[in-house]
Order: sequence, then C-alpha cells, then structure tokens
Amino acid sequence: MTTGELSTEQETIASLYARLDLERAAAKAELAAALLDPHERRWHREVAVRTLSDQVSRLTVADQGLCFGRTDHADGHRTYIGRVGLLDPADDYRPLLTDWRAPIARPFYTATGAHPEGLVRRRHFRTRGRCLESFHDDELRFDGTTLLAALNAPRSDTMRDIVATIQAEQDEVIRLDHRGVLVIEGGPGTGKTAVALHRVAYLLYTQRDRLSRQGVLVVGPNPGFVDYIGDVLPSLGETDVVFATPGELFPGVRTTREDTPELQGLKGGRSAVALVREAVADRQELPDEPLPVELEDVTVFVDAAVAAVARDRARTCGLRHNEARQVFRDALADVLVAPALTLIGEDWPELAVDVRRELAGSADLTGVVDALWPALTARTLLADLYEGRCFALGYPELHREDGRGWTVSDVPLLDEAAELLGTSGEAERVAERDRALEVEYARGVLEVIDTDEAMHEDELRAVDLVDAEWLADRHEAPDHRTLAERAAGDREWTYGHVVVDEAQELSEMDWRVLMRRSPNRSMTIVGDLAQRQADAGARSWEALLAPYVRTRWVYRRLTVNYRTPAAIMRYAAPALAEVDPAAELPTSVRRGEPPVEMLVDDLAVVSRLVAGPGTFAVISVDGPLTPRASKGLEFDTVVVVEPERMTAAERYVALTRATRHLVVVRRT
Ligand SMILES: Nc1ncnc2c1ncn2[C@@H]1O[C@H](COP(=O)(O)OP(=O)(O)OP(=O)(O)O)[C@@H](O)[C@H]1O
Repeated sequence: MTTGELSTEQETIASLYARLDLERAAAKAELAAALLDPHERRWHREVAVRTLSDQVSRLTVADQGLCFGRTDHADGHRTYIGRVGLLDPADDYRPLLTDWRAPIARPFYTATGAHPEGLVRRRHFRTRGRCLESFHDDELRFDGTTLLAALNAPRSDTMRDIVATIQAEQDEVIRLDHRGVLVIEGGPGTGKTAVALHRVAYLLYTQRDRLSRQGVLVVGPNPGFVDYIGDVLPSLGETDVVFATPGELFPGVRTTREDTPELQGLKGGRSAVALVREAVADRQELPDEPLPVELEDVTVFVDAAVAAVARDRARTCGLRHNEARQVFRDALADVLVAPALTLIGEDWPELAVDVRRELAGSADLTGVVDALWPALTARTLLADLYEGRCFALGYPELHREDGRGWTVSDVPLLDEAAELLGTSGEAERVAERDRALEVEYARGVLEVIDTDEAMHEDELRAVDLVDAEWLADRHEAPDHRTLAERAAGDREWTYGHVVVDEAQELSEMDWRVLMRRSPNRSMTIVGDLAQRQADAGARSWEALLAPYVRTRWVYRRLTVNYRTPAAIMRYAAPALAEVDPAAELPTSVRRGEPPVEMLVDDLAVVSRLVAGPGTFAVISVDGPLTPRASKGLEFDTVVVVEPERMTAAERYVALTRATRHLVVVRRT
C-alpha cells in the first residue's frame, strides 16, 4: 500500500460521501414536501411518505463505513462495494458504489485463488468515520510461487488470510452445496480452521437472508475467528456471528475452569443425562413429617402418602418440573378435600366445592408446594447438587464447596437441567399482563385523538395509520442489540448454521447442547480424531452423529499440511502411530530443517534458547503453554519440553505447532 494509492482511494471515498450527502438531502426534502402535499390522494401520500422515510434512514445508516471494498476485474473494470448503491446522475447514472447485496458484488465475498470469479484483486478498506485508514489486497492471480511466498511469510498473532492461495481440495469444501452436517477432517496444518472460516464467509453471503435472521454460531478455542470474519464480511460478519468457547454456551456463564479428567468423563458422558434427571427427581420430595395446611374450620395434613399421589400425577402429566408445579398443587388440593370433609364431619357437594376453593388459595399449601416441589433454576439445581445433595444421590465425587464455581463440563449439565426444568412461567405471565394494559391504554389514546368531527373524510386520521397494538409497541423500549447479542443471551435461540472447530474435544453432553441450538442440523464440523486430548472427546464421527442424523452426513478429508515442514512431520510420525496405527500423515508442502534435540541442566534456560524473527512458544506439560492450550495454534519456532511426559496425542499436537523450527529439550 503506497501513500499515493491511499490518498487516491481516500479521494474516491470522499467523493462517495459527497454523493451520499446530496442524495440524503434530496430525499429529506422530498419527504418534507410529500408530508405537506395537500393535493396528493391519501393513499398515494402514505406510500410516498413511507418509501421516502425508508430511503432517508437507509442513507443515514450507510454513513457508517459507507465503502468497504473494491473488486478489480480481469477486463480492467473496477467496482467499489459498500452499504448502499450510489449512481452518478451527471454521467448517465454510472454506478459509483455497488450495494454489497447486488449480484455483481458477489465475488467480493466468494472469490478465491482457486475460483477467482473473474477477479484479479480484491481490496479491503479499513475506515474510521469518513477517513480511510488503510487497505489490504488479496491478489487472486494465482501461480505456484504465490503459495510458497504466503507460507514462508512469518506468522503474526492474527489469523492470516489464505483466500488468495486456497487450494482445490479446500475450495471444494468451502463451496460444498450441502445443507446438513459436513465433517471436515485433516491432520495438523491442513487448513481446517481456515477452511471452516471461509465456508462461514461463503454461507453468510450465499444464504444471507436465512443466516441474517438466525445467525451463525461458531464454537471453538480460537477467538481470532470472529475478528477475521468481521474483516472479510463487513455488513454481515460483525453482527450475525456468535463466537463461543464450550465454556460459554450457557447464557450467563463464562468459564475456562476444567474439572479433573475423571470428573470430565462423568459429566461428559451420555449417562450424565440420567444424573441430571435424578437431580431433578430428588427435588420432588415426600415430607418426613406431615405438613399442616390450616383451613378456616380444620387443619389437614400433607403426609407422605398424600404427597406421593400428587407427585405421581405431576410426574406423569408430561410437563417439565417448573411447569408441573401447578399440577402438583392442584393434585394436593384434590386429595385433601376428602380428609377435610371427614374432619368437618359433614359432606355435601357445595361444601366440597368450598373446601376445594379454600385449598386452592391457601398460603399454607403454597408453602408445602415450595418445600416439596420447589421452583428451580438450572444453576440452583446443580449448585445444591454439588454442595451436598450429591452424597445422598450416590455421587460423592461431585462434591465441591462452591457449587457455583462453574467448570467447562458443567455447561452442558446446566443446559440439560434448564431443558428438564422448563420456565416457571412467572416472567411470561407478567409480560403478557403488562402488554394487555399497554394496548388498552393505547386504545384509549386513539379514541381521544379521533374524535375531531371537523376532519374531512379524505384526511388521514390516526386510526388509518396506526392501531392500538402498534402504538403500544412504540412505547416498548426498542431492542437495539444486534442479532449476535440477542442470540448469545438466549438459551433457546436456534442458529441457521453452527460451526464447530476442534470438534474432537467435545463431549457427548456438549453435542447435545449444540444439537439443541441447531435443530435444522446445518453444521460444519471441523476436527482431527488423532489430535483428541480430552478423555470425554469424540472417538468416532459415526458414533457421535448417529443419534442425531443417523448416516445423513458428509465427510471430507484434507490431506496437505501447509504449516509443518516435512522433516518435522516425520519426527512427529511415531506419536501419530501411537495414537492410531492406521492414520496417515498429511503431506507437507514445505521441506524445512529437521528438529534440533537438546539436553540441558536447567529447564529455566529454555526461554533464552531461541531468539529470532517471528513468533515463538514453549510447550510443556507444566506450561507456560500446555499441549492442550496449544491446539489450533502455530508459531514460527516451537520448543517442546520433555515430550515423553506427554500422552501420545498431546505429543502429536505439540510437535506439529511449528511452521519453521522445532527444538526438543530434555533434562540431562
Ligand atoms: N491454501 C493455503 N494457503 C496458504 N496458507 C494456508 C493454506 N491453507 C492453510 N494455510 C495455513 O496453514 C496454517 C494451518 O492452517 P489451520 O490452522 O487452518 O490448520 P488446521 O488444520 O486447523 O490445523 P490444526 O489441526 O493443527 O489446528 C495456517 O497458517 C493457514 O493460514
């Protein structure tokens, strides 16, 4: 990027803003005129006003990042891409700026080196306000040297754009026209993450109507993903993609704390569903002592037998725990009528009805229901379980002092619990009542402003344009959150597409959460079973997916390693063979130098071992970077300390993080 080029582009962008200002001023003037026009027929005027006011708001919104890209076509033609389309009336309405949704803008989002779609270059602008700060280019004229040049560039912290050098096997996966589950597997450095990212970009553009309504959920360990998508997909990516690590999938919980491997196994396996069911059933109790319910004339008692009848009825009614509380309460009241009548010593139908009514409103009965069938949240249920109830249930290993010190493996249990508990219905009831009151009030307002008898029948009346529901809505605080913000805060949100990176690490319980968020099963699953480090993680894609989609999923394998030089891959081969003797090493594009082995007296010298350009990491079971935390990452130089202390899968991951140099250090 030269200074000259930057200022030329800045001039172009300034002229686009000038055009935008003119169009907005013109639209505003037209809107004012339409509002005042006494001649126009009522209906025509209404349509004109709505259209013009839409146009004004569209042009106002476009002020933010008006132009974000440029495509250079093979025929020499250039297109500037932005939030709205702008034409030049002085030059036969030549397009100055193309709306990003227009068909001609498509290559800006979907062209790759393997599939340039008629482009030779794509330019991304970074602007602040109306000022162009910088730009970067994807050169799409691909030849053999481009790939190697890209691979040899030192790594930085941000995720790199591989769009210009995407290879055929990767490109096929990015564009695969498959609506269901797609599994992309490949060894280290085969571009799985990069490909998944570009697939999201591709889908967000090609299926934008659906995805901008429902959003995309990306689950993985690498937060660079979302920044990257925001860059590649202005207008789409920033607002429509929710990124979450597995510890963030339950709204309100954000954790990276890990349980011991044993507990991860217990909480991650399918049998944890039964565990959560037991924890809920444990809160549907029978009293140790009969509980009194005082009525006007007599006191009746809820003993174990009475509670058992009510509990059976509530458990078999088909509702979830919180929703079934009312059934439990009604059943108690039904069962208590007979003993009440016996105590009163009289029995005629009207008396039975009165007693039943009294029971229904009894505060004592409310107390009994709260004690025997309490309203519960997922958090309370699990915290109580961990803090004490786990002993009686036969799971002493679950005990911990701070029940609410959530771990990553608690997240799917919280979700499961929320499913089984259901909502208490209280919040919904209050919202419904408030809304009814607002509509009632709005109706009153409309009646008042519509009583002007002197109005001509052709004049617009308030009721012609608005109704009470609409007016009530206007009073509600508008929800300014983006789709991503709303989706992330709503446990029951279902996404249009779900992407899972490092999918081999997720437990069966994690998959239940993800499948709930993806009822249409439109998913891209990216992983490598040979790199699995979590005990509770996946062992076979077939077994993992069968409960949800049976065999209806598509598998693609990436075979070329763009990260790790061949000599380093050969060094890592025994670790792979130990994990899976049948697994094949991906083919490395780069040769590179063989790893260096060193013996040192003191491991503290390790961090002083390597000094040079590019990124650098030390991977050791004791940190700073553990093999588990290193998954998905890469560095120019990697020092692996005492690989023998790692499991085979950990060793395989650690040894394959280097793009240039690998140093293996052992103690003398
Ligand atoms: N076609 C390509 N052109 C240039 N670089 C590429 C290409 N494909 C992948 N890369 C680069 O190779 C490196 C590895 O890619 P990526 O992290 O996506 O691999 P991965 O399969 O997810 O690896 P791992 O399983 O080890 O996490 C990245 O630096 C990526 O930018």
